[in-house]
Amino acid sequence: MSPDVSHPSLSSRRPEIILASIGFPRADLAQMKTLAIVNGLAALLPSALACGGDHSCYGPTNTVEHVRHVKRIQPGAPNAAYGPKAPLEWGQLNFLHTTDTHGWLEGHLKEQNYGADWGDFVTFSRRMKQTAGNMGVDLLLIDTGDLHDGNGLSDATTIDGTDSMPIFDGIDYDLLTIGNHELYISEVAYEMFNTWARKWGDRYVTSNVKAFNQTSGQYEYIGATHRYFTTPKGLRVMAFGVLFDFTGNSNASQVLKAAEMVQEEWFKDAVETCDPIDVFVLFGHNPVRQTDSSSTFKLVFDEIRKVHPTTPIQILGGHSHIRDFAVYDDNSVGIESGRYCETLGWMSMTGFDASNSNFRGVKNPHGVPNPKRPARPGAKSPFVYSRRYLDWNRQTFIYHTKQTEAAFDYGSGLRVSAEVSKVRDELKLGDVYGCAPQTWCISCVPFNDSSNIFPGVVFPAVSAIVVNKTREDKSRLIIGNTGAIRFDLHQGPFTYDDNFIVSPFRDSFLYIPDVPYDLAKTVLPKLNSGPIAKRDLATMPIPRDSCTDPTLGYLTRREMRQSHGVVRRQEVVTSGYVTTDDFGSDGDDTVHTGIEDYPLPGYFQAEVNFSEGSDPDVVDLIFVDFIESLILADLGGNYTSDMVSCYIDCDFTSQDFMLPYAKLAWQDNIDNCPLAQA
Ligand SMILES: Nc1ccn([C@@H]2O[C@H](COP(=O)(O)O)[C@@H](O)[C@H]2O)c(=O)n1
Repeated sequence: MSPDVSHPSLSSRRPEIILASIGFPRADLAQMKTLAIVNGLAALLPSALACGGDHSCYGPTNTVEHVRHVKRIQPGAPNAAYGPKAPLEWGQLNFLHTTDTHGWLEGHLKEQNYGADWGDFVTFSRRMKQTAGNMGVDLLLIDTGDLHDGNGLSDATTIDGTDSMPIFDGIDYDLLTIGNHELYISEVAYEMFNTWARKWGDRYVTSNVKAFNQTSGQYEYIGATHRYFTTPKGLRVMAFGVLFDFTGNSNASQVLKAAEMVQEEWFKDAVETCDPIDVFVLFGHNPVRQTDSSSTFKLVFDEIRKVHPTTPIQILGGHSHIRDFAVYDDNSVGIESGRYCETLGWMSMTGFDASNSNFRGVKNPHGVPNPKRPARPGAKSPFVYSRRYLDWNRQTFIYHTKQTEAAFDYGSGLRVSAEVSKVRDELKLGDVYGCAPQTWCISCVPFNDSSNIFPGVVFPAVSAIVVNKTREDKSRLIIGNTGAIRFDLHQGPFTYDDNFIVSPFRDSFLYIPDVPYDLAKTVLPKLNSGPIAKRDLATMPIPRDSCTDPTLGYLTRREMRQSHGVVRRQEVVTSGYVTTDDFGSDGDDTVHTGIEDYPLPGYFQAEVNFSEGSDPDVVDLIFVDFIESLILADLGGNYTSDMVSCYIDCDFTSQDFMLPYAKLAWQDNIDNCPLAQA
């Protein structure tokens, strides 16, 4: 049954919400109390709202008059307003790098500056390979994992990636490796093992990740342990693909810690091989910044250096979703290339000659600026480098291939763009369920600001939709990890795709009934004062001292980003990443104005059915299964997993609350829904 969105009380609340949008990003409504929003909306709910995880009761067929289809922007769409500042510096060995794409192969339909789709990238990468060939130099295409979780294209199918992986496969990568998001769900891990690893052969390098082979009954490497190959211009490359020490995987896989991996015989043999190596490529779903304590690159780097003191080691990383470039030593640098098809990383190097390599190409391609910086001032090394972070739009791609809009496309790219459109249509990702009256961001405003997505959207949404009808009158606390909310919600049509863009995970809502409130209210502060609650980061030490640092618990990777000067893109096309890295502040290919990036707590809590001025005696304590063990630990020994059950039904997950909320709260202007002003 559809929610009764014509409820008069709900309509009367609209002006507040609209006001907030006018004042974005810092409306006076910042003081609007979360509790008030939550209680207000909850009170308005018709009991019919508890759909119990049944998508059909929210389906567009119930509200045909409210559903229209958003056409894709690409190809041939209005493009980014600002373009690259200068041509790329091509060297003898060049890299194009993607990471943490998380299914965003359609590009960002609501942000022109990141509006290219995977088909545009297919054309771009092919043209760049041709350019490399024409110049007589090498170009390697590399991806460092996390292909799912964050977009409808990858997550709207029963098994993540069923429809997006064949599209992703349109790029002829030279090297690929695995991310943690390929390992949470067993079916996904098996797909990588049984389908994609076989297809990609020795180009898929998973040096420390194994999967359970259901036929042999053994854990076996998913891809190759390493890859030794020769580039078209003769460079002999040894490549390792190393995932950080991830512990949140299902039992379909095993992740060897880097410290164990370097003790493996195959690794020692590969490093100590008598075969000549001109350059190591150390790549992985692993941050390049050495001060990021989740990174294990330095450990592997040190092992290589014991045997090869000066051989270049080119590092390509990911996972922390930032633009970054780090110098490891005089002959080694590393790049990290952002996230979500916002960034394409570029790195180049020159310095190979007959004395130190088998390079048979052109030393300094004519007509283009060449890389000119040593790894660090005074470096004792023949190698010089460049790096650039390209914005993911057609203007960028057209500029760097010296094309025109009319001449740019290849048939191969257009076919992939058409496939993106076809899959979007089949999955109904463009179906509209509401009209978001403003933009709510994750971190461009403080956590308690009304334009922040948590108080602005997530708290009211879970309060309104995560409802067990048989217990709807009970007071309840709904606790979640902020890391589960993946992207800002942009003003404009709220599509089925946006459901996954905001909240992609299939984490079931669980609960413990009737927990004394005096105990239940201690859980959130405990969570937020402990190590950042991330299943995969359970072992990640936070690089701060909790005795001296009162912000501990509010420290996220975001703060680590800021600690080396990166400000994240959040909103309009002209603003965006402003990156400072080991080479300085000139890495962004398109110049942006920066955007604020406020810290987030690790966890959030919505309070529902609380009476004004008095605390309840007991509450239903509701949380997602992803954090069950942490909740039980914080409740103490009297609470065990047999007291936990599914709150609505076990199929009702984090993927299921945003869409019905959009239908409940955002029906105004649905047929004439304005996008955010660029
Ligand atoms: N089932 C899941 C899986 C992951 N998360 C959240 O995602 C974070 C990991 O994402 P990265 O892009 O940083 O690798 C993890 O720490 C959780 O916050 C989740 O909520 N549910």
